[in-house]
Amino acid sequence: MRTLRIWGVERGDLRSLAFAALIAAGGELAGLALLSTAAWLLLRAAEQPPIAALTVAIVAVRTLALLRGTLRYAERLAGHWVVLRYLGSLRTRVYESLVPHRNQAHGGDLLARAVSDVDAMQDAVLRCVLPALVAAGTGLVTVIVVAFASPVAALVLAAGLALAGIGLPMLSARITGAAARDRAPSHAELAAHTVELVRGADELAVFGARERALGNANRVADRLARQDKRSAARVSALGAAGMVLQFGTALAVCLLAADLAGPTIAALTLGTIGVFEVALPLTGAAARWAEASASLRRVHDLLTAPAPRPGPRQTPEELVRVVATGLGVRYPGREEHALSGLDLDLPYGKRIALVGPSGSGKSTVLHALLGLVEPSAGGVTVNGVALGAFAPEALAPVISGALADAHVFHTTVRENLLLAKPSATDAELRAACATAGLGDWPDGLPAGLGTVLGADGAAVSGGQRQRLVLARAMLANPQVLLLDEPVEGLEPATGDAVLRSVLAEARGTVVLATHRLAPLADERAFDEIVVLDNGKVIQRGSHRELVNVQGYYADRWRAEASLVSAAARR
Ligand SMILES: Nc1ncnc2c1ncn2[C@@H]1O[C@H](COP(=O)(O)OP(=O)(O)OP(=O)(O)O)[C@@H](O)[C@H]1O
Repeated sequence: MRTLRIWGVERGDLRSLAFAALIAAGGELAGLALLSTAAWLLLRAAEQPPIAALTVAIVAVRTLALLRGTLRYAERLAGHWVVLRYLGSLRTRVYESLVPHRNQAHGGDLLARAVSDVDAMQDAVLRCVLPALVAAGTGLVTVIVVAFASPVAALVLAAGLALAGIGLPMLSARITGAAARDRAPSHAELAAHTVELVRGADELAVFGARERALGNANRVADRLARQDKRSAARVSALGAAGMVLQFGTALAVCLLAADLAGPTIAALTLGTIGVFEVALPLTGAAARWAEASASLRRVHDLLTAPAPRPGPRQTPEELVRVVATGLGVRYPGREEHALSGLDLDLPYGKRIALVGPSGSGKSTVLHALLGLVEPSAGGVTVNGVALGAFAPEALAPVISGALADAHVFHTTVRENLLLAKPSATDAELRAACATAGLGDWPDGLPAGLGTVLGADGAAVSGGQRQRLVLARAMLANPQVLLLDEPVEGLEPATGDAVLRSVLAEARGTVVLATHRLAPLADERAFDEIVVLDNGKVIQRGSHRELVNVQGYYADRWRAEASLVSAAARR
């Protein structure tokens, strides 16, 4: 009962499914009766009895032929009606349970997978559950009818049907399940190769590596084809075993009923062959069920995932203090922690810079402060309330910023900016662009702010795209502004000037992840500099404190200063 509740199956759905199965079983039984009666009629007619002895059978054949067609049509209607009605309500429940995951980095993938998982359920009910119910009903009635003519033949028929309808499908499910598990890594590998071939087509062509990449993808595709062929051969062998079972049982029934009249033997034998036609497709249905079971498990997990605690929906009114305590992050599939044991205290207005070599965890800190990655240890609080307890829309005006991989939408410059502040006037949009170092760039575009950017901002340069993301962050004007290398790629002097104007416009707390140290030399600009390496804090303090202590920061500062003076000498 609990399982049915989880799946949202109502009593009405079960009744409709049973009704559809009943109609379908009726259709199959009508087909079997037609086959047997026709066989009986042919053989009896060969004995040339008076026509009156055949009248009932003749009428029965006509009636059964009509009944079979009508019931099959009704079964299609009833089966699809119940499944589509049930899936309608299931879809709503699945999408509702997806809502809390909408902020996940791969939320789009999650949605796409949920859509195909729910579709797989339709297949599972129509092509697995319904045929199994129909086969069980048809088999049972046939065995009972045969038992009236010959109880021993009925026993043999029951045993044959159990093997064909239960034994073979179980074997088939086991073979397909094992094959799907074996194939999963190859599937993932092929998908990764395909994505690289498509997304990296230009680079592969430029470096002459296309043939090699194609070869790698083809090797995986061949391996996958071999695995598919192996499991298909095994399932086909089961199909062949089913046919041997079908004709073996029919022969046994024929021999066991040998002392009955010829037409009855023919009716029983053909009926036996016919009822196997209902049971044998279950071998294929079980294989389908095994393939769909991963989808069913995922939908089940989604439906049973604990609902997130209802957090404050209101944006904190007062000025916020963000605190990270013992913050650790480990990405799925990674052994080592991307971040560990980070403590940050960010009262409103504090400005800190995160510095460190590439891969040291700077972006991970920003993602964790935005709640985009799940901490593996410790956590982040906003005014003492866990970050995860807030509804995302409540936090948006409080903490946001410009991330390195921020998306630029395939729409106009205006729409891209209005995302941050829907009520902004064109003058505000232009001001944000100017602060982000774009100057009067929008006015120089073919249609000004109305110019449509390509997919993921393909129609603008990388630097312009980055500054557009920065302008969007400035327009949002959050209490806590997170900036990930906001001016990387700009000529250093211009970049420093843009950063200065961004810091001057920012109203509250700022967390800046940066490689460039020159802007940090201004002691008034940053209260603290945190140096990360391998996800751990290795130094923290003001610029003056850090340059005087041996270590990454002092070394980098000297290297940067010598580059600057060399450039000045030139
Ligand atoms: N989505 C992810 N999945 C798995 N590992 C990740 C993911 N994002 C980052 N990492 C790993 O986490 C570590 C920290 O990465 P992060 O991007 O935070 O470093 P970073 O200091 O910002 O680097 P950079 O200066 O190059 O941007 C790296 O080892 C990186 O490979």
